[in-house]
Amino acid sequence: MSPAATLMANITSTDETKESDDHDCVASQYQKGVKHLCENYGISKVPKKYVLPESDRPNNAVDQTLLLQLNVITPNLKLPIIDFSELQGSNRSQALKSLAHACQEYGFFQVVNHGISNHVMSNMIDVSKRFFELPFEERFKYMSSDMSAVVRYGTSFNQSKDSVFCWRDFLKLICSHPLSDVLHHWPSSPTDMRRLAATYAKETKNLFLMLVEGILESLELLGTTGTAEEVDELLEQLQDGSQLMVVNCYPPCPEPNLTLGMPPHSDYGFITLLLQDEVQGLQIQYKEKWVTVEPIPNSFVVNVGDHLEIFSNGKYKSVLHRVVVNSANSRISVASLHSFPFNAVVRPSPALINKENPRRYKDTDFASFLTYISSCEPKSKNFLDSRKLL
Ligand SMILES: O=C(O)CCC(=O)C(=O)O
Ligand SMILES: [Fe+2]
Repeated sequence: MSPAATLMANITSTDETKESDDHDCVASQYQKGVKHLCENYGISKVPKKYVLPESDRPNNAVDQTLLLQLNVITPNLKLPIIDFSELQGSNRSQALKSLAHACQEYGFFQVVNHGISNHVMSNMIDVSKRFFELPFEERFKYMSSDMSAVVRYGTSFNQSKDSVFCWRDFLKLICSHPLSDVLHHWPSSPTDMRRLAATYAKETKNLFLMLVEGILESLELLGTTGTAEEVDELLEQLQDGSQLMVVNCYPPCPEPNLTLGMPPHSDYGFITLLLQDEVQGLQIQYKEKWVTVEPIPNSFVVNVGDHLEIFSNGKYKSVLHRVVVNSANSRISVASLHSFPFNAVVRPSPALINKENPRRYKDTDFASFLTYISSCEPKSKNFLDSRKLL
């Protein structure tokens, strides 16, 4: 049977014939991504490769309506909103309190009035959409299994390890310091991609640095005697730190209740700045329930990453989040993950360790994270759990 025929048999037939799922030819089709699958096979059912065990599936729409009526689940979640202009202005002390509360209670917040123009944000979404609309051969040029490649196109979460695939294709761009060192590796098509993505990367880096000052102050590390040197060193490290932009594309899915765009995970960096289009899909774990984050136009969703959890000695937690897909719309998001330089040691701040709050995490670095994710199927917060002392 040709790969196309095998795939169609697999999608449309009974469970027994679905066992042929592992057929090499079919498996290689899945490796090419969800967009490729949809564009070439007119998918009307989710192939078995993407079907999650029942316990891992998102609640189906019928359940949701019923549970909402019964008041058992919260509808969409309005994340705490941080008005960046207040953080930089006369209302800073109040804004810092809100920031501390958001990081402690939710691990997530949305930033408005951040100073990055709507134009820069909409250009980034627009050029990302155009990248994923390119012919497959053009996108395929950047497909690589090398986790440290400057540019990497791929699919699912960790496509060489995932037993069940996610309904997601991505483009990862490493943003080094200075950007000119890597820019020529970034996709040359669409022709304005490098220019628009570089502008976006620089502006998010600046915003990240200003947010970090706020976060350090909210941890009461700024302006405290004895910590000035530590804070200066930290800010310097972050200034030269790592930045990874992940452009996610979630094509419409014929059976969205069977699969996920991204499985539950936490982000490994210090913080992530997430830009999403108007299509909702991000869910965070809040009070042991999955709740959908309502997108606010022109805002960023910001979340605490594993490195900030370690640095804050557990005061701020990196929170599990996942992405649900839908049958009507394609969705684009751009996650900008910021952290320390790749070779830096990440450890709890000495100022946040004391008798009542002993050191909770071992030292770590990016290299051990990369080794970890290359060696096992990433699940939830496994990596961070492996760094815990208590
Ligand atoms: O697409 C989203 O909303 C979230 C993406 C995400 O969690 C990530 O890229 O780490
Ligand atoms: Fe994430």
